Amino acid sequence: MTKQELFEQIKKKESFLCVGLDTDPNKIPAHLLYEEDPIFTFNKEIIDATADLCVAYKPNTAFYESLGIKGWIALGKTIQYIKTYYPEQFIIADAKRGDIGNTSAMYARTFLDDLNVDAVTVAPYMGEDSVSPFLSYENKWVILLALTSNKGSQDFQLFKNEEGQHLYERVLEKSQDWGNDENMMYVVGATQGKSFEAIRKYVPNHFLLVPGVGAQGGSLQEVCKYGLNTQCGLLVNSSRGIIYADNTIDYAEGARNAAKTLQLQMAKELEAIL
Ligand SMILES: O=C(O)c1cc(=O)[nH]c(=O)n1[C@@H]1O[C@H](COP(=O)(O)O)[C@@H](O)[C@H]1O
Repeated sequence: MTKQELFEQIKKKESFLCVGLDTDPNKIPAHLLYEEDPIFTFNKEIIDATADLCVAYKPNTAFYESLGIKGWIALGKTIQYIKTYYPEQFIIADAKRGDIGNTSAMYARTFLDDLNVDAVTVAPYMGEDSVSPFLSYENKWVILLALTSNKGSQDFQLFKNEEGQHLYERVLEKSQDWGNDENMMYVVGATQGKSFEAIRKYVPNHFLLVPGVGAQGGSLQEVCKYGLNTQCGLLVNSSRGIIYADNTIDYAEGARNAAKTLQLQMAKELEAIL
């Protein structure tokens, strides 16, 4: 999917919501455990209940890989379901990969060719040759970790060099030699508030994937205040806050209501740029 196509979806749906499919067998309603593939059944219901309110889905691969072969099958079926019934959706494999070049090439093939998602999250730590194999696929995206939502983001990402530049700012600057705003996005946690102002100085036109609203306490209003650009430039993710909003038999309706609440707030924020 191109950047323009993504923006068209955002305008059409008045939403820049990404629903995180972090599906944990210990958290899904108990009656689903009798199904042949509980994870896929759960995801399917969540997707059907939210697809008109969001523009992206982000399965975090850890939740699937932890279940072995069954998990990979559920992930593959989930991606295929979205591609068949909701082809306008942007699909992100949140895998946080990155290794020496020939190994990264295999990870890239796994996600961008075999599973055929639109984007994969990649760690920048090993540098250019670990990231560039992911950039060799047309109309696919690398989403590079920049300033993450967790407490540990302070350990390395906020380290300053002699010129006073943070490590995450160096990532934003240097990685623009490798990709551009048509094939690269950056992860910035919703919990990072005012830092979006500094980030937009480096990447005024790029899309940012912003996890951390909902369960992690980030503020959508603050993210929008400092992060919105003329083509929106934000994909805001919520996983637990949506998919586990209700853990009864009515879980899909609960997810829809939680997604709707965020979509309505997003529609209001978009008035500033549309
Ligand atoms: O790359 C990510 O998506 C990510 C980066 C980050 O800085 N923080 C972060 O929470 N995430 C992911 O975003 C999702 C957040 O989930 P919730 O906190 O349940 O909304 C999880 O899949 C995390 O792994």
